[in-house]
Formats: sequence, C-alpha cells, structure tokens
Amino acid sequence: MYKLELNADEVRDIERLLDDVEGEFGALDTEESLKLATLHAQELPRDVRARINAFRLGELDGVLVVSGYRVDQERVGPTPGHWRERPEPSTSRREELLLLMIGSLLGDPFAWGTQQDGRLIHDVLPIAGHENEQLGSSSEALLTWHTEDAFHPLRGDFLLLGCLRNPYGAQTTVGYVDALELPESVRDVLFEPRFGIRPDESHLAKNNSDAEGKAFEDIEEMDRAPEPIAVLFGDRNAPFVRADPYFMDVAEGDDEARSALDAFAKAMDDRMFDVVLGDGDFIVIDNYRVVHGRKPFKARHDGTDRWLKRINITVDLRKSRASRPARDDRAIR
Ligand SMILES: NC(=[NH2+])NCCC[C@H](N)C(=O)O
Ligand SMILES: O=C(O)CCC(=O)C(=O)O
Ligand SMILES: [Fe+2]
Repeated sequence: MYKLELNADEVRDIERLLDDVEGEFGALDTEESLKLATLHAQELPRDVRARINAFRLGELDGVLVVSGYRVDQERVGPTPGHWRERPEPSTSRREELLLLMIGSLLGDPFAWGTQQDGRLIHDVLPIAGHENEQLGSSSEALLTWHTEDAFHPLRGDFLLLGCLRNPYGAQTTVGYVDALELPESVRDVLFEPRFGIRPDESHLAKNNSDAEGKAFEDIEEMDRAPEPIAVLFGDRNAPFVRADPYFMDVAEGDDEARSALDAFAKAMDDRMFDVVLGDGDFIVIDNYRVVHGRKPFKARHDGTDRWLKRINITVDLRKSRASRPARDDRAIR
C-alpha cells in the first residue's frame, strides 16, 4: 500500500483550489461538471498529480491512500440513514468535488443505471435493515472481498473512496493478486473461462427506486446465466483479477475449476489486510490488481455512523458507449 501524506502546503493549496472553483460548478453529476473537474484537477499540487499518475500507470502497488485533507464535520452534518436520504444540496460538495478531481486524473468517472438510482457519486453508509446483507450498506456481516462489479464486462478500472467519517474505525480489507503463490496447475485453470459471476445485490431491482427498463432485464439475465469468464487474465506472472467468490460458481461437474477457485480464495483470504480509513482519507483501489471488502462493525443509526463517498473510474469511456444512451450520459444502462 502506498501512503501519500499531504503536507501543510499541499492541504492549504487544495483548500484554496476548492474555495476558488466550487462556485463554478452546478450539479456535480453532469457532463459540464466532469469536464470542469478534469481541468481543475490539473491545478492540484504537482506531487499529488505525479503520484496519482504513477499509480495509474501501475508503478505503485495497487492501493493508494491520500491523507491529510480535513473534513469540516459541522458542515457535513449527520450521516443519513440511507443513500437516498443524503442532504440536498449536498453538505459534502467539496469532498465530492475533490473525489471527482482525483478520479479524473485516473480516467473518467462513470455510473451504473442499476446502482443507487444511477447516481454518479455513491454514498456508502450503514442502512438499518441491511446489517447482514452482502452490500456496502451492511454492517454486522463481513463484506466478503471482491472485484468491484466483478460480474460486469464494463466494470471500472479504479475504485475511489473518500471517507467523511469513520468514528469506530471500521476496517476496509484489501488483497493483492500479485502476492499470491499459486501452483502452476491452479494458475492454468484460473486463466480459463470456467467461472460464472452473478450480479451482486446492489444492482438488483429491489435496491433501486425505479427498476424499469432494459438495464435491469440485462442484470436479471446475467443472474440467470452468468457468462463463463477467467478469474486471472493478462500477464501470467503478474495477472489481473476478476473475482467475487460469494457470487461465483463453476459449471456442474467441473471439479477442477471448483478446486482452483477454492485454492485461489483460500490463498487470498490468507493475504488480506486491513486499512482503516480516517476522516478525510481518500483511497484509490486498482480494480484489476486488488480485491477489497470490509470487516463487520456495529452501526449506530443515529447520524454519527461511518460515511464514505464512492466513484467508479474507467480508463476507456468509449468501450461502454453502446451501453450508454447518449455520448454525454455517464450511466451504463
Ligand atoms: N462480495 C460482495 N459482497 N460483493 C458485493 C459488494 C457490494 C457492492 N459493491 C455494493 O455496492 O453494495
Ligand atoms: O466500506 C468499505 O470499506 C468498502 C465498501 C465496498 O467495498 C462496497 O460497497 O463495495
Ligand atoms: Fe466494493
């Protein structure tokens, strides 16, 4: 894990930049704002841009934590009880803007029409009633490690989380695929398209307000008949990963694939480590090289809970063009 601790000058420069440009932005989830964020990202401190660029190019190890930014807890106000109930206008607009600027140094932020009502910027917070789900909004359950949106061919290259607060130090977990020592025979099987990944529940109709349309039908189809994919791909000696074992299966009778997946999951389980995000920490996860999850915690549901902001980043927006209704629509539907 690479830790970038902002120094006092950098923090001050970032604060000034936010002060200067915030007023130029209307709603953040528009093409206009995304273009502006891309331009203003070039005014972030040089060393920050250099590290993020090195990360993008794969020079760093797949997890980057940027810390030192201060969150004004008063201004942000109470953690909402549901992502649907986040304050409008947003009380954490500055942090959302910074998230978009960091994201735009890595690629282009995009949304899912089937997740959190198609919003570009997600709220990750514990929801009463979701305690034991395999959702980002769970709390008492271990959120098992995964590639973000592993089931989808258009999943993001990078995942970016910004922590507004985490008063009880709930632990995010991360694991590197390149650290795994796997027998050659297991590696061979993992490189073959013998694994199905079903959509996680955040994309299901029941977790969205308006679940009409083709996108939800596509999700249902992926649930019914997941396409066989490879868990490992790219360079044999430093592979990329695509996995979410909780939602995975192999073809009936393919015991070889089953045991390769088990061996892989066991090896990763043994190598996962914790990262506690503190107030104002931003974590960038390389969604091709690193899997992540979250340890159980006890939610309070009283406005003081952990609250993260999340965006997905793609390095190639045009590969999803056919799945977005218009060139300037960032949601895959
Ligand atoms: N193994 C898992 N639990 N996978 C699903 C991850 C949660 C999902 N990304 C969400 O936003 O809620
Ligand atoms: O809460 C976290 O630290 C991670 C959440 C997550 O992985 C998710 O919502 O997919
Ligand atoms: Fe996740």
